[in-house]
Amino acid sequence: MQKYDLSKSYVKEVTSNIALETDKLSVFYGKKQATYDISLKIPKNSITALIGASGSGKSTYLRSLNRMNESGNTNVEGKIIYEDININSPKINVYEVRKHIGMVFQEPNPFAKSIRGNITFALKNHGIKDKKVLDERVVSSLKQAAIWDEVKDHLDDSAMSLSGGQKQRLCIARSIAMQPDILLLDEPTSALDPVSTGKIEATLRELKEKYTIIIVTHNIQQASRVSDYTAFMHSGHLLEYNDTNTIFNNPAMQITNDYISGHFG
Ligand SMILES: Nc1ncnc2c1ncn2[C@@H]1O[C@H](COP(=O)(O)OP(=O)(O)OP(=O)(O)O)[C@@H](O)[C@H]1O
Repeated sequence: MQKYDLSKSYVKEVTSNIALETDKLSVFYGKKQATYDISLKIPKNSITALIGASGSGKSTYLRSLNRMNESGNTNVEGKIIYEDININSPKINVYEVRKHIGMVFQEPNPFAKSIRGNITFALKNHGIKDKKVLDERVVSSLKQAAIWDEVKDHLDDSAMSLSGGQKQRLCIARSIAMQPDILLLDEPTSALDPVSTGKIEATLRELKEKYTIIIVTHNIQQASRVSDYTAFMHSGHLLEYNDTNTIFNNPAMQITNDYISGHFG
C-alpha cells in the first residue's frame, strides 16, 4: 500500500454541545501501542461513525470510552472528559461510568433470560425494585429500540427465541434501560441481514434525539447513511474528523479519499 504521512491530520474543532471528549488518548496492549494521542470532541445528540481499515484501532478507541480496556496488560493514557470530569482515572468507579456510557457489541448477546428479564436485570442490580418503575422501563426501552410491537405479547418468553436482528435491538433496549447519555456500538449490524440492518439504522436515527451515539462500522455506506460526523482512523491515528457529508464528498486527506473509495481496507 502507498505510504501515507501519519503525522498530518485534519480534525474539525467542535466548540459547543460536547457530549464526550478525549484528549491525547493512547492505548497500549503491553508494549504495543494501538492508538496514538487521539483528541476528539463528540457532539451531543448526534451519531459519530468511527471508520478505518481492519486493525486501525477503532474498537480499541471505542472500548476505552467506557473503560472496557482495563484488563491484563492494557494501559490507557490520556483523558476522557465527560461532564467536565476525567473519567479515565482510577478514582472514578467504572460501573458508574457505564451507567452513563452504555455499550452494544458486534454479536447480539442477550442474557439467557426472558425478554423482560434482559431489561430488568441491570436495573435490579442497581437497586431499582419498584415493579411499576421496572414495568415502565421495560415498555419505554423496548419502544425506543423499536422492538416493542414484535415482543409486547410475549415479554416472558426467552430472549433466545428471537431472531438475530431482534436480539440486537433487545441489546440496544437493555443498554438504554439504564438511561445512559451515550451509547457506544461496536459494529452492531455486522452479524445481521440487510433488513435487520435497516431496522437498526432507523432505530439509531430515532435514538439520537435522546442519546449521543458513537458507532464503529466497517461498512462505509452505513457510515454515510447513518452518521452526522465521521472519524477516519488509520494505524492507530485519527487522521480526519468532520461532518459526514464533508468526509464523503470533500475529504481533506488523500488517505481518507482512498479509503472511502475502496482503494484499501
Ligand atoms: N486484546 C488485545 N491484545 C493485543 N493487541 C490487541 C488487542 N486488541 C486489539 N489489538 C491490536 O490493536 C490494534 C487495533 O485493533 P482494533 O481491534 O482496535 O482495530 P479495529 O480498527 O477495530 O479493527 P477491526 O476493524 O478488524 O475490528 C491491532 O493491531 C490489534 O491487533
